[in-house]
Amino acid sequence: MLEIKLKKQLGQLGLSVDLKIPGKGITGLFGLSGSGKSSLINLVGGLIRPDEGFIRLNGRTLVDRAQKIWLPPNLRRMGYVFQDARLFPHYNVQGNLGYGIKKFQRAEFEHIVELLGIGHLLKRYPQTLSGGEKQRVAIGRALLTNPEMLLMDEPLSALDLPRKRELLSYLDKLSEQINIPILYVTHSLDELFRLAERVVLLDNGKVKAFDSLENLWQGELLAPWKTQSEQSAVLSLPISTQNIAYKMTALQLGTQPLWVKAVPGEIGQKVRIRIYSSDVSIALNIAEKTSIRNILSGIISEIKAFEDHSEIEIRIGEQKIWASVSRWSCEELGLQRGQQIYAQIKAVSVL
Ligand SMILES: Nc1ncnc2c1ncn2[C@@H]1O[C@H](COP(=O)(O)OP(=O)(O)OP(=O)(O)O)[C@@H](O)[C@H]1O
Repeated sequence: MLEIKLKKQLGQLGLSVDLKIPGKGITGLFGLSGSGKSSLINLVGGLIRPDEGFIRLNGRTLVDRAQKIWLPPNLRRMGYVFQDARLFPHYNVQGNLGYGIKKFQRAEFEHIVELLGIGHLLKRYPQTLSGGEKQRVAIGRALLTNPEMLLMDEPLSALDLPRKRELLSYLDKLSEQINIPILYVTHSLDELFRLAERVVLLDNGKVKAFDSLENLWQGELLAPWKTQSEQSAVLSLPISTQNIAYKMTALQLGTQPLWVKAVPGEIGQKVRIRIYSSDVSIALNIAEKTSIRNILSGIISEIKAFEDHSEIEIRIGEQKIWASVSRWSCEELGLQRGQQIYAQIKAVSVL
């Protein structure tokens, strides 16, 4: 666990944070530009000193102003990955990874090199690598310091979209295979959806929320980042059935199955999905012959009327999804709160 309780004045910004971050999975640090995300990660990494308070990692004090304890960055056992890879230009990849300089377990070195797909790059120099390749080397270098935690400050932001996607898939693998908690600063909701288990929402130096992404997405705090066309539900649902013949997976939504394209995984394993309101329509009766696989019974829990359409919140078990319905259809069907309806779900994206 990472315990942070500190204050730091940075120009006009008063950073004041009291957090206990679990020692596993990826925690996203999210917030507007200038809210203090990078400063917080720099305080954890030891690049800045707090004015008061302490930081402890797995019970080990990294800094404590009252007790006059200060561990410099190199003794904190934190792996750091910045926006730019910051590799040494005069070393090849192998040298940048510290090979031949530090002592590694050979198996560990090979595992990390394989995980990040950089085996074929070992003899190359940084100036011959793409941005994504450089970042993979930087991540490898951080992991090979045997850290207790990985700090990543917008590691994808300097990359173009194809490289972002490529690196994201490596980060996915990393979080599954390497048992090191990651504190991940990002501006991007897409990255949060894809990677973060939980999110610290920073606002003007203060923690406005610390919750699972699913809970945060359901509330109002992320409203400034949502556009109307992006009205969607983000759910984390357990796998209930694997249909191998049709390459489909059923997730448990309340007591009903929600079918998605095959997702590898054990029964009970949770899968994060996103359902856009524009992919959900409403019927009062269950259609007999339809190609739509997912028709789920639910109750209307809220109706938000806009000029030309309504966003209908539907409760299914404990979960909520949204349907976008034209005003005309809304009136014709006489939709109202508390009504039992059928949600016809045309598409589900697995995140
Ligand atoms: N050493 C400093 N002296 C004065 N002000 C500082 C100092 N370091 C940071 N700040 C200010 O603190 C605020 C928070 O900066 P920080 O880089 O932590 O924000 P951020 O949320 O990471 O922003 P971005 O998303 O733009 O990277 C900014 O307004 C910045 O100008």
